[in-house]
Order: sequence, then structure tokens, then C-alpha cells
Amino acid sequence: TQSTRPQRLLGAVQKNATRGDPRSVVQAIDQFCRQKEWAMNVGDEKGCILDSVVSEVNPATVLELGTYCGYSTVRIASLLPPHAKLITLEFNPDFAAIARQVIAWAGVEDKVHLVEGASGDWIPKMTEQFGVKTFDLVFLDHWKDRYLPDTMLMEECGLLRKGSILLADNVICPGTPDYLEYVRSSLRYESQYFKSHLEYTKVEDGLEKSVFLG
Ligand SMILES: O=C(NC/C=C/[C@H]1O[C@@H](n2ccc(=O)cc2)[C@H](O)[C@@H]1O)c1cc([N+](=O)[O-])cc(O)c1O
Ligand SMILES: [Mg+2]
Repeated sequence: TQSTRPQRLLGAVQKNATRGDPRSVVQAIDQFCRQKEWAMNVGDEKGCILDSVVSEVNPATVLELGTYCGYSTVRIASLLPPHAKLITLEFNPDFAAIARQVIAWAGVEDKVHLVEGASGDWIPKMTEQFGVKTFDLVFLDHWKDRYLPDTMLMEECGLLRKGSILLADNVICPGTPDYLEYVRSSLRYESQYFKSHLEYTKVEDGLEKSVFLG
């Protein structure tokens, strides 16, 4: 039977990365995606911007929307202070199964809670299920038409506090026009665009960093 791309990506990690070394896992995935098969990871160029935002925020609580194979999960988790928690939501059980193994290979499972299901269902349950009051950082990288409704839902559920940071992937390609319009025009956000390129290509893309003003 045919393997899937996520299965082949996991194989590349297990073949080329060192157990317990998150940077080698990130490097192995980037090499696989550049040399063998493109995959929708945030990638190494936008990944460096992600790293700098995570390091600057130094978050105790992080929400990632869209785990996929766990590439950005590993990048973020490897930069978190001790006792910090990263909750990552994944809708597709096959992707979740691969991501769990990538996260384990990197040795960051203690900082990561991978939850399977839809963001719209889980965001309202964050406090009761995980004891999270607010998120210091949210990384949006799931279905592009969910960025705006889920941001409004996080506001409604009181999951954002004055100073919470939203970092959104793909605001140019594939694009999230309604989300971009919202965070750039709302008086409740201070937004900044970090120009970059679509992972592993020369196509323009970028990350939008938005501070919730409360
Ligand atoms: O489409 C893109 N991303 C959609 C990601 C979706 C991921 O989020 C999960 N999810 C998790 C929770 C949910 O509630 C819903 C989905 C899905 O199961 C999937 O794992 C994309 C596309 C390109 N591209 O060049 O085409 C480049 C990118 O960087 C991208 O991120
Ligand atoms: Mg993306």
C-alpha cells in the first residue's frame, strides 16, 4: 500500500535526525521538503521569524492552530522556558498520529499537548479542560478561512489578555484576507507584517504579528 507524504516526512526525521535534538528534526524536515517533497510546514525562512517572536514573547502558554506534522510545534517547543505549555490543535487523526511521533523524536513531548479535533469545538473548552486562563502567544496556521472566526471566538471566550500576541502564517499565500482586514483595522489590535516567502519557494508570503490591546 502507498505511503502518505506525512509518513515519508516522518521516515526522513527518523532516518536523518538525532533523537532528543529538536534542531536536527527541524533541519531534517526542511531538507526533506527542499530535496524530496514540498510540504506545508512554516519552513526555515518564516521559521526564523517565528523563532524570534517566540523568544521575544517568552510565553508560558501557547496555542497552535494546525499541527500538521509538528514542524512548528517542535520549533516553538524547543524555545519555551521550563514549565511552559504548548497546546496544539489538529483536526486530521492521520496527521496527528505523525505529529505525535515527530514531537516525541524531538524530545519535546513534555511541553506539548496535542489535542485532536476542530478549533471551533476546542477553543471554548480550553479553560475547563486545560486550566488555561489566557494565551500569551497564538500561532495560526490551520484552515485559512478559520483564522478570523477563531480569533473572534478566542476574544469571546476571554482567552486573550492585554498584550497577547497572535502570529498568523500565510497572510499573503494562500492568503487570509478577511483576517488581515480585521486585525489591521480593529482598534483592539496593533498589527505588523513580516515579509518573507512561501516555504521552500520564491513566492511572496509573510507572517502577521498582532498584539491584542485588551
Ligand atoms: O492550507 C494550508 N494550511 C492548512 C493547514 C491545515 C492544518 O490544520 C489542521 N486543522 C486543525 C484544526 C482545525 O480546526 C482545522 C484544521 C488540518 O488538519 C491541517 O493539518 C497551507 C497551504 C499552503 N500552500 O502553499 O498552499 C502553505 C501553508 O503554509 C499552509 O499552511
Ligand atoms: Mg502555513
